[in-house]
Amino acid sequence: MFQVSEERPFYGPRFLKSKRWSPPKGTKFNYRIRVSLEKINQALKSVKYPGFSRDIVSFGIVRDVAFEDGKASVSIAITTSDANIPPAIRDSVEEALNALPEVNEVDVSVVLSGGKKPSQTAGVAPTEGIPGVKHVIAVSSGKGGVGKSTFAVNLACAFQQILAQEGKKAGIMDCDIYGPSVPLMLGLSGRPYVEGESLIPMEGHNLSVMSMGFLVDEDTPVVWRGPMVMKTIQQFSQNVKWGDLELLVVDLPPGTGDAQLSLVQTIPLSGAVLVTTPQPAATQVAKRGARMLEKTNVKILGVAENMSYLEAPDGSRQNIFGEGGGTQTATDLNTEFLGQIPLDKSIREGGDAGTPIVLSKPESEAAKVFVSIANSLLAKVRA
Ligand SMILES: Nc1ncnc2c1ncn2[C@@H]1O[C@H](COP(=O)(O)OP(=O)(O)OP(=O)(O)O)[C@@H](O)[C@H]1O
Repeated sequence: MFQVSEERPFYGPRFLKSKRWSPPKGTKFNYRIRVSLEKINQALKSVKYPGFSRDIVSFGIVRDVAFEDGKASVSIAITTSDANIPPAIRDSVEEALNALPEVNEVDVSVVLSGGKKPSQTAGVAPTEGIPGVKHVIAVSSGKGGVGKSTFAVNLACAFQQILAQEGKKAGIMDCDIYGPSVPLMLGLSGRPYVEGESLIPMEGHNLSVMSMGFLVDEDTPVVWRGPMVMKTIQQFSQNVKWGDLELLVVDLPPGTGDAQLSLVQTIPLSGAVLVTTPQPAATQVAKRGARMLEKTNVKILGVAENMSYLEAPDGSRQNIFGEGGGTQTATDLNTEFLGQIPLDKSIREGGDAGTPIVLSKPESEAAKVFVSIANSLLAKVRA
């Protein structure tokens, strides 16, 4: 949240005029300080986060601003593994503030969220993650309705199966606040326990689960939800007692906007998986989403193609949504093609019944693909 430092009482021009009081010699009028702070705030709003059209104030990285004796001090806290970003922001802020006539001196401090100065950690990924959580994999799609949540839930179940053999645990964080379907797909309802200031995740099929679906009523207007995205992600990563998790799957909302930006600002991701269907409309949007993630230095771990084909009883395959979009996307993004998930009635039924196909039909082709994708991803994040 944007904060201004106001250590002195506020005496505005009207107050000064209305009182028969003259300030002691040398007193600095604080209304000037306030006006200047507002100008500084405006100037900061003109500074864009490198690579984005969004400004650093609405991005939530400006922590403190002070103005005294012509000196503007700004403190910025960011999470990035790109060593070029802190100096780029510092330079832009200095330039914007030096352009203000009342500012004689500018002091900008940029701190990585881990508390380290950027110069000490140049090129090193941020270390302050979610307490107890080792690897975080985001599932992203770009286009809605491609089966991203179905993929995320089945992937999380596949991870849980694999990790249970090592005595470890997986979880899923549902940030798809526009259509939080993860609780339904895992057969969960109700509200999570609150312990002090923390939320205790729900348990479904041995997964630790937190979803906006547990917290908002279904009839919460969609227009209220947009501004909630960033706050939700911050709270889900900072205020949820996840316990010891080897791996957390994050189901992002469709699109390439606030949630992704907020996520990369809040927690270091091990990487992201892109889900697409084979048709060009989905692959185009998926690629746009990937480029945005890459700009923030999130590693694209691979591309998975959902609804790839429908198998007829005679074993022949029909490419209902076209062909080749997943492999093409992976090639274009120079990343691995992870696999094809068929169009299968049991996937939809498993989701609706609260038991994902990985658990309800482990022998099915789809379940095997999910387990194989989970194994490759686990190997990648552990490498
Ligand atoms: N491979 C599949 N075979 C059959 N049905 C599927 C498959 N993948 C997803 N579905 C079904 O398609 C519908 C949409 O899936 P899902 O909700 O996972 O999509 P989404 O991309 O997360 O959607 P949104 O972006 O709108 O949240 C669901 O009813 C789901 O059960």
